[in-house]
Amino acid sequence: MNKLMSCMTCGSNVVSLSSRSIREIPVTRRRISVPKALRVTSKDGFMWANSEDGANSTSNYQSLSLTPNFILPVERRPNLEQVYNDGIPVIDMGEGDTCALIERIARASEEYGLFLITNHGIPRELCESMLSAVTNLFHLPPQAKSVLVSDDPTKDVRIANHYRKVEENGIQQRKKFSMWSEVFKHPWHPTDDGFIALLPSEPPEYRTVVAEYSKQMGDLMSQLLNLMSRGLGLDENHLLKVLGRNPLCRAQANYYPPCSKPDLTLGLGVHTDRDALTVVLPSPNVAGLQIMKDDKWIAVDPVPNALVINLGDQLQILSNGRYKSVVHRVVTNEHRSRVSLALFYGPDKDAFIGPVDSLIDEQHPPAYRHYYFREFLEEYRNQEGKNRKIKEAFEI
Ligand SMILES: O=C(O)CCC(=O)C(=O)O
Ligand SMILES: [Fe+2]
Repeated sequence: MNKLMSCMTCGSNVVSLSSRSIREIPVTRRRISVPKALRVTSKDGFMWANSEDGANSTSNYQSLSLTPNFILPVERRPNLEQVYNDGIPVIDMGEGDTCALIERIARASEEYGLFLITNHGIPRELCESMLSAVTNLFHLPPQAKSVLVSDDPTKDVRIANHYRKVEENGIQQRKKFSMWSEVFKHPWHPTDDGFIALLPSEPPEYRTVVAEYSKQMGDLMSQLLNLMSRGLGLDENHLLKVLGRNPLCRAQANYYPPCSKPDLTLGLGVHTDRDALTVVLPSPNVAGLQIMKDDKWIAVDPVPNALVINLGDQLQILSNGRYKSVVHRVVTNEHRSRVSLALFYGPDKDAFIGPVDSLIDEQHPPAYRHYYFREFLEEYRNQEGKNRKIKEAFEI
């Protein structure tokens, strides 16, 4: 079993792999490494995305300096000494007994809002190629990358840098803090590959790999949503039907460069996912994702060939609070970069969302009002840059 260890110097999380795990992933490790020649050209996107200060003057991701815009106020910094690393459910999807599988998924969705799945049917080679394409995208030469960099939230395909605006004691104006990551956002779709034409032609493999990955991920998400429906005592296709015929499908690739001071910043700030379901494909050997449970931060250790299943706000609302939309963050690593690809599956903009009737009774009154999903998106946009609390705006 992999072990999460704290780095002696800074307390950052480093995953130590057992000899068995190392033998299991040699191809992955080889394929996601990027030639040095590409690596040295790549910091500019990171710099442009944080161009307010423009203070990063070093020449690659490996040696980016932690300029003041990344240093979070003390109360927002991760306390890396107080992170636990046990209990995250790992569910074998190849489990023969469907009832047992439904039960396990329901329990993990209720208690954690996040679990790992193994034997999920997405070929290991496809996952490796996907992560490799993501890594290559973030290491594109500046000319190719610059056209993708944008802070315009209405652009569907772009490289950006997440930030938080924090009100400082007594100071009215909010100060902007950047996250130690770059993200590449684009649409995806399980059955209609029209989105592929919107994607950059570099790196050349990105389009073909993501087309295949999306198809297979669509099947997996349908399977998960069906099992989750049954776990709530609903018809198998209930959740998929409520989410609608034109689901909002967004992808976000994340790149977290090594960071000299992981205790001062975050790769991604504390958040819940806005949509219904997220499947994250993470780097196989670098920890970073952490979830909040019972007021404690728990590290989600990488497990070989596992995918991370993350329940979003819409599932919490539809299930009337029975399933949890997991609060999570990503911490940085002093020595290793990390990549991940999150595929989000959200409702049709016209879907009418609210607690399912059969989950409401005297003991469980409706916790949220009904809304059209486009209202939720509007609220999401209004809370841009803040510590988003969107579903709270729909609480009864
Ligand atoms: O990098 C990760 O493991 C998680 C990414 C994430 O939370 C997100 O993209 O919303
Ligand atoms: Fe997330």
